[in-house]
Amino acid sequence: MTEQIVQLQGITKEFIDGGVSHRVLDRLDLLLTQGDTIALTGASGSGKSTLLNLIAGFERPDAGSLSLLSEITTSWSDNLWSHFRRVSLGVVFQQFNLLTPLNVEDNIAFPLRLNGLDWNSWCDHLVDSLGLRPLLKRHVETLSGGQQQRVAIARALAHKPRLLLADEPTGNLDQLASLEVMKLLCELAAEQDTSIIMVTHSMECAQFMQRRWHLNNGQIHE
Ligand SMILES: Nc1ncnc2c1ncn2[C@@H]1O[C@H](COP(=O)(O)OP(=O)(O)OP(=O)(O)O)[C@@H](O)[C@H]1O
Repeated sequence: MTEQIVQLQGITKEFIDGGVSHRVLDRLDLLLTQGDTIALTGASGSGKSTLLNLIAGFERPDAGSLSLLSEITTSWSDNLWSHFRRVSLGVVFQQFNLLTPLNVEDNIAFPLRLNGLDWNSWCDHLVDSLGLRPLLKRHVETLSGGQQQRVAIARALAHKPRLLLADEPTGNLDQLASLEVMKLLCELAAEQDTSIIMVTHSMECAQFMQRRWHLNNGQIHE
């Protein structure tokens, strides 16, 4: 049976700005099942990052219910949210957000250590597929943007998460590096049936995903 990875029902999120309430997500419904890959588009300020932050548990909805891996999260404690993020979630950011005191190998091993896991054949496969083998002992701040984003992808997938959230993962890369990063990201995620929600402003990058969600006026249009 295909598993439900993310389900939002009637999700509303408002922020107070200058004493005025501003509704960013408006009774939003959506369903993401195992292996689904989504390009999330929408104008600046339409709520894309807010949606990712809700799914990662960094924001709480004002109304509605959010289920992750078929469990309703409404009563999850901070510990359960941390467990979900550590075990089931991988994240890739525009700014790479690598651990700069560490080398490439230690960055990739970081989520494994958090989960009490050792380096394994999947990590070797990630490293080889992403062309990182010659760079393993290099400090990440000495790498190019494209190389750093490939490390970020390996780190995000090392613990075989069920869901990958990517916020403009190619926003800092030139066109050639963007396309290469997108291709590798999709291929490697597909190998573990990892679902992806990727925020992008690039139609070229959106083409790599199976589905499109466009966020407008607090609603998703597919
Ligand atoms: N913590 C917050 N407090 C107040 N307002 C917020 C907060 N977070 C987001 N907002 C507001 O919510 C709206 C949506 O912001 P969000 O960052 O989700 O948009 P976005 O679609 O990701 O934009 P961009 O493409 O520019 O990154 C914006 O008007 C923003 O100012």
